[in-house]
Amino acid sequence: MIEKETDMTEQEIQKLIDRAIVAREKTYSPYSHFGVGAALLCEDGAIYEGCNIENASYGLTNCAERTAIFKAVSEGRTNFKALTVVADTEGPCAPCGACRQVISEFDIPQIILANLKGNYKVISLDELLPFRFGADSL
Ligand SMILES: O=c1ccn([C@H]2C[C@H](O)[C@@H](CO)O2)c(=O)[nH]1
Ligand SMILES: [Zn+2]
Repeated sequence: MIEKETDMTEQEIQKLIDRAIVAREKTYSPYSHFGVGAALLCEDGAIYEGCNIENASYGLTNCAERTAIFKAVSEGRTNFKALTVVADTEGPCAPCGACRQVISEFDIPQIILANLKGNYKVISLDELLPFRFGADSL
């Protein structure tokens, strides 16, 4: 399954998915045993990786997507081109609600949902989080 509506080439997409797969290897998920990886492509070409980081106090878990975004923002980057999320799921892995809100904050235009079997799907922010709450809602 490969579905896309994007200005990225197949090669660029695959590179980002590969980086997310590498990032997933760093997962700290001793409770769920569900590893997730993310890779965030900045406008300037830099790529930030992230994995999920769990905690014995489960609710403090940080998802892979937010790890990647927070790493990038903490280093001064706020303009992004695409974000990939990957896990060992049946179909392409979808970000949770909290991550969708954080992705929306930074207007990431293309979100690549992928799995380890080579399935991926590129979706827009509107598809990921319709009717979203943002700065213009305040
Ligand atoms: O968008 C998501 C959804 C879940 N997880 C992680 C959190 C937790 O460690 C594990 C199971 O929920 O997957 C992510 O990294 N990203
Ligand atoms: Zn999440």
